[in-house]
Order: sequence, then structure tokens, then C-alpha cells
Amino acid sequence: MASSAAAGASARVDLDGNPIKPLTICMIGAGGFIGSHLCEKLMNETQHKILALDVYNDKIKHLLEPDNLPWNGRITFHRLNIKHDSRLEGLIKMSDLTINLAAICTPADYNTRPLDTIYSNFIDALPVVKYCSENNKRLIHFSTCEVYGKTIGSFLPKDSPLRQDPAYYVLKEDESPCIFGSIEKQRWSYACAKQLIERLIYAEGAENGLEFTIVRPFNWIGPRMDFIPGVDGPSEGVPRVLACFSNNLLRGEPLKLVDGGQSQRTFVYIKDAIEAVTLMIENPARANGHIFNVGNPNNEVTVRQLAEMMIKVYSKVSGAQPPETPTIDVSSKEFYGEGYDDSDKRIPDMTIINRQLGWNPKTSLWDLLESTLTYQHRTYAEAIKKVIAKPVAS
Ligand SMILES: NC(=O)c1ccc[n+]([C@@H]2O[C@H](COP(=O)([O-])OP(=O)(O)OC[C@H]3O[C@@H](n4cnc5c(N)ncnc54)[C@H](O)[C@@H]3O)[C@@H](O)[C@H]2O)c1
Ligand SMILES: O=c1ccn([C@@H]2O[C@H](COP(=O)(O)OP(=O)(O)O[C@H]3OC[C@@H](O)[C@H](O)[C@H]3O)[C@@H](O)[C@H]2O)c(=O)[nH]1
Repeated sequence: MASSAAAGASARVDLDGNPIKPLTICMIGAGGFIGSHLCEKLMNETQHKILALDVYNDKIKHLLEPDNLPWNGRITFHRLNIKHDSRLEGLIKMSDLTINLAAICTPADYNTRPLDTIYSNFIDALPVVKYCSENNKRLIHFSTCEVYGKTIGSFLPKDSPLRQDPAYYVLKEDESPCIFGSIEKQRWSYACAKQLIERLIYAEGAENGLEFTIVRPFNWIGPRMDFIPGVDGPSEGVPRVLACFSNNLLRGEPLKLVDGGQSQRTFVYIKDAIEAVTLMIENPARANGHIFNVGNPNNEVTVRQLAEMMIKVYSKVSGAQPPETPTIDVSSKEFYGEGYDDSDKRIPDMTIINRQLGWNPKTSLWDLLESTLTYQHRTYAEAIKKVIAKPVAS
């Protein structure tokens, strides 16, 4: 099996028909949701080597142990915090390419831990950019669709026909402005930090020749995203919406709709999105110097519609009856605290990624929820039963 995988991998060619040379990749934040899927794909389908850096490795343990895995030796884990670890520069120097995924990226933290959020997304990323620039190493940096903030259309009167015009809501890498709320709305601490690191990377490219690619993910979702509170994360923790709603479904509780669940999102399946990143890794001449939206414009729903669909899908995959009260409304102040604000709508323009890399997402929202909720049910249903059965300490 190992030899056929290796044979397949050695026959890989880039989009211009040239053979792909095996790379050494320094992947920072490799132990997270996106990192775990990227490591998995690169081990299964390519010959690249990964130096996997993170403070945790639970989500990639299956790739690191046992020793006789087919890719043995091609992935090594380095437990380190990039805030203060002198090994960082050496690991970047040993690699052909650095991919930076490390971040605090859960909205519940943006207004409650704004300093940690800004440090994590801006200050801690600075040495990574500097070491790449000084050592002439290529950088793929993970930014976010949140840099667009709110749409221009959201400022029009509710009944304006212009709200239906894509010019007022489709988000384009090279044209759309970044529109955030006031400083008191600390929700935007994350988006603003990500915007400034994007500008710095862009400037390093312009002034010092840094070879970079910036990725703006639009709500990538799938297995291993975040944590289930009280099972593999803090019981008071608030993960992103997929894990919040999964947790509610697993516990048979109503799903909480923040401010009525009117905000709109487009969701893309993690496995589709990872294909786009692999294309960036293996086609530097087409990816360098670009900022890419990576999302699925066809999978748009309001958060309320997402909740309704997840309830239906979960019933199908678990055989359980939907909760009697399927959803409840909750104010953002109650759910996230003071200083929360929201992006109204997020439709990625796909022109640049289509033109440069020929990438298109494939998986419908229903299908991606079906495979993800099947995973959530298999992974967590028994553990949740035990947590619920445990008597609460008095
Ligand atoms: N998942 C999405 O839809 C999405 C959307 C927009 C942007 N992004 C961006 O993509 C990147 C990865 O996101 P994710 O969803 O995989 O998040 P994640 O939280 O699952 O992964 C981030 C990883 O970085 C690690 N990390 C954080 N600080 C670190 C430090 N100081 N030293 C070492 N490791 C550190 C964490 O331990 C974690 O494993 C982030 O930059 C995020 O802002 C993700
Ligand atoms: O239980 C919940 C959780 C969340 N929500 C709502 O669901 C929507 C999506 O929430 P998410 O937690 O997935 O986070 P957002 O889409 O707002 O931001 C995310 O976008 C891109 C990334 O950079 C980050 O991972 C994160 O900031 C928001 O409108 C939020 O208010 C609920 O209605 N109920």
C-alpha cells in the first residue's frame, strides 16, 4: 500500500504539467482543525515532508503514531509556542515553505479576550513573516473572510433594491473595502489584526520581494472543528457555530440563534477547501503574490436555515427525534457579551482562484453536513451520554 501511494505521489504534476518536487513544509498550527486535514492530505497523497508545529497534537495523533505508518518519517511534531521559542527560525530555515495557521479564531474570544486576540493574530505572526522574508522562504499565511467585515449593502435602507445587486455584497479580494464597526465593538479586534498582518505581508512582498500567498477562508467546516464543550473542551467554552449546534443536537437541547439567526454565511466543506490549499502549495508560480478567497458561494444560508438543516440531518444520521423546541432566540449580549457585532453576509467572489488555480468547491451544504454530523454522532454521542448521566457536584 505504501509503495502504490508513493508511486501515485511521484507521478504528481503541477497545473502546467511540470513534475512536483517534494517539499519540506514548516506548518505552524498544524494541530488545529485546518492543519489536521492538510497534514492528512499531504501524507496520503504527496511526498512532501511536514514539520508540524503546535502546542497540541490531539487532532494529528493518528498521523504521528504508530511508527509503521506508510508516511513514517515524513511528518514530525514539534511542540512549541511561537510566542517564545527560539527553535522557530531554525525550523523555518530548514523548510522550503512555511504555512502559518496559528491563531485565536473563535468569535467568543474577540470581545472578551481582545488583547490575546490581537497578539495572537498580529504580534505573534510578525517573527514568522520576518524569518521568511530574511531567509527568502515562501510563506502561505492564513487570514480570514472577516477582513471584509460588513457589506456595503448593509448600510443601505432595508427596502433598497440595490441590496439585491451583487455589486453591493459580493466580496472581491482586489476591490472590496474592509468595513468594521467602532473600536467599542471589540468583535473586530480579530479582523483588524488579520488585516494589518495582511498589509505587512503585502508590503514585505512589494519592498523586500517576499514570496507570499494569503488565504481568506470563508467558513470552512467539517470533522474535528473546534471542540464539544464538557467533552473535549471547557464546559463553559463557546466554539464556532458548527460545534455549538452539534453540541446542542448531541444533548437534545434547542439550538441557540444569536439575534434571531438572521446573519448569512456560505459554508464550504473542509475537504474541498484543502484541495485549494494543496494547489497553492504545488503551484507557486500561480499562487505567489495573490490573496485568495476560498469558499463556496453556492452554499449560502441564514444561521436560522443552517440550524433547521442541521436538525433535519442529525435526525437522519442519529435516528433521534428532533428536540420539541428546536431553536431558541438569544441576544448577542447574553451569548457573547458586550462588544459583539457581526458580519451580515459573506459571498466570496471566485474569479481570482478560478483563474489562477482552476479551483471550484464541489460539496453541497446538505452533503457536507451529513458527513460531518455522522462523524460528530459517532465520535461524541456515547461520551455525551456519560457526561449527562454524571451527577452534578453540589
Ligand atoms: N476554519 C475556518 O473556517 C477559518 C475561517 C477563517 C480563517 N481561518 C484561519 O485559519 C487558521 C486556522 O484555523 P482553524 O480553523 O484550523 O483553527 P484552530 O484553532 O483549529 O487551529 C489553530 C491552531 O493554532 C495553534 N496555535 C495557536 N497559537 C499558537 C502558538 N502561539 N504557538 C503554536 N501554535 C499555536 C492552536 O493550538 C491550534 O491548534 C487561523 O489562522 C484562522 O484565523 C479559519
Ligand atoms: O450557537 C451559536 C453560535 C453562533 N451563532 C451565529 O452563527 C454565525 C456564525 O458564527 P461562527 O462562530 O461560525 O463565526 P463567524 O462566521 O461569525 O466568524 C468566523 O468566521 C471566519 C473565521 O475567521 C473565524 O473562524 C470566525 O471569526 C454568527 O452569526 C453567530 O452569531 C449562533 O447563532 N448560535
